This record gives sequence, C-alpha cells and structure tokens, in this order.
Amino acid sequence: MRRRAAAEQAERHPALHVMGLRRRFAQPGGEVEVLRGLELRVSSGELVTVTGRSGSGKSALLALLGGFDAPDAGTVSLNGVPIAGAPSWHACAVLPQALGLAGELTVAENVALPLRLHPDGEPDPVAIAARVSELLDELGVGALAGRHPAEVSFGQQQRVALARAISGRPRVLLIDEPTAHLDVGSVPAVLRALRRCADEGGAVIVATHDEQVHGIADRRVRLLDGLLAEL
Ligand SMILES: Nc1ncnc2c1ncn2[C@@H]1O[C@H](COP(=O)(O)OP(=O)(O)OP(=O)(O)O)[C@@H](O)[C@H]1O
Repeated sequence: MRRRAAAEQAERHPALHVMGLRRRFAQPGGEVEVLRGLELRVSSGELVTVTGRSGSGKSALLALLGGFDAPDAGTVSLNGVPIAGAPSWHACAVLPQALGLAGELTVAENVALPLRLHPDGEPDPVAIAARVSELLDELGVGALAGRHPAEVSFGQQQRVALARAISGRPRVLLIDEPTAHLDVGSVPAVLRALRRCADEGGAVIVATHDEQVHGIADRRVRLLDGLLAEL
C-alpha cells in the first residue's frame, strides 16, 4: 500500500519542482535580484543542463536547490515535498565548485560516506568497498583510494567528489561545472557517470559552460535575467 502511494506520488510530482524562486543579494551598488520568479521541473531519469553567462546565477540557483541557501520567495520541492534546509545525501546530492571533500578522510572514505549514512541503514562493508572501488576505477582515480584529498590534484579531487555525490544513488543530483578542471582524457568517464546516474532513475541538473556536457543532456535551459528559458 505504502509502495503504491509512493508510486502515485512520483507520478503526480516531478523529482524536482521549483516554483516562483526569487533571490536578491546586497551588492556595493545596491540590491540585485539574481533570480526573479524562476520555474523548473525535472523528472526522474532526466538530465538537464543549465547554461548562462558568468554571473547569471547558476551557482546561486544550485545552492537554493540543494537547500544550502534560502530563497526570498518561492519553493523547491523534492517529489512534491517542499525542502526546509539541506535534504539528506540520499534525497539530493550536491557537488559545488568548491567540492567540499572531508580533508581528514581518505579518498575511499569520502566516497563511502553517503553509503554509510544511507537512511535504509549501512550496507555490508564488503558491498560498500566494492561500490567505492568500482566508482573510483571508472573515474580513473582508483589508485588514489588511500590518499587524502590534499595529496591529489584538483582535477582528481573533482572526480573523487563526483564519485562521492553519486555513490549513494541520489534521487536528485546537482552539479556545478563538473568538467571545469579536467584534462581532455578524463572528461568521457565523467560524462558516462553523469548519464548513468540519470539512466538509473536520478534527476540530474548540471550547471556548465561545456558543450560536451550539453551533448549528453535530455534538455538544455538557459538562465537569463533571472529566469530559465528552454533551448
Ligand atoms: N552571497 C552572495 N552575496 C552577494 N552576491 C552574491 C552572492 N552569491 C552570488 N552573488 C551574486 O549573484 C550573481 C550570480 O552569481 P553566481 O555565482 O550564481 O553566477 P554563475 O552563473 O554561477 O557564474 P559562473 O558561471 O562564473 O560560475 C553574481 O552577480 C554574484 O556576485
């Protein structure tokens, strides 16, 4: 019964639904309204890229979608339920440009964290280790598992942070510029990982200037004058 109710809920409500989102920031010349009543719906299994000129508000938008910032007006709902603060990693994983890896943990321990904090309970440690090494290998950083984030390059940290964001198979994944610091050879693995996350049922939203990322999207939107336009 509960499963049927959840299925009906998923049908009625998109994985991510943004309504009337407004955000103003105080700036030296006065207040600037960066988001001006923005609307967005993203379904499970859909990968949407957000483009827009530098300073248009893409990172500010992701911070609001991830519950790290509060809007001046409007709502962000996950499966029909408005968020209040940052949801669990399982409900919504966020990969900001600053990455946010835990410096005291190894690469492998960082990637294992969402699995260990899973709301259904911590899976068997052998299953966690297998998932972690599979993801790190796929992203070309398997040899770094035992190092700490400060001991690897920023481009490598970026792939570790992506592995951490997707390890718990989040229902919604928000990513800011996932290819910004990568060498050309590392990009295909990142694109495959993002696409698979959507194909396995995640709603994936990626802010990017990179045409290669737009190439794997189901839908592209542009942030312009505080609103999103379909491309
Ligand atoms: N906490 C804040 N306080 C004041 N202004 C802010 C704050 N956060 C963002 N802004 C302003 O909001 C605007 C949008 O910034 P944001 O970082 O979201 O742009 P962006 O589209 O992600 O840019 P980029 O593509 O360069 O990463 C900028 O003018 C920025 O200065």
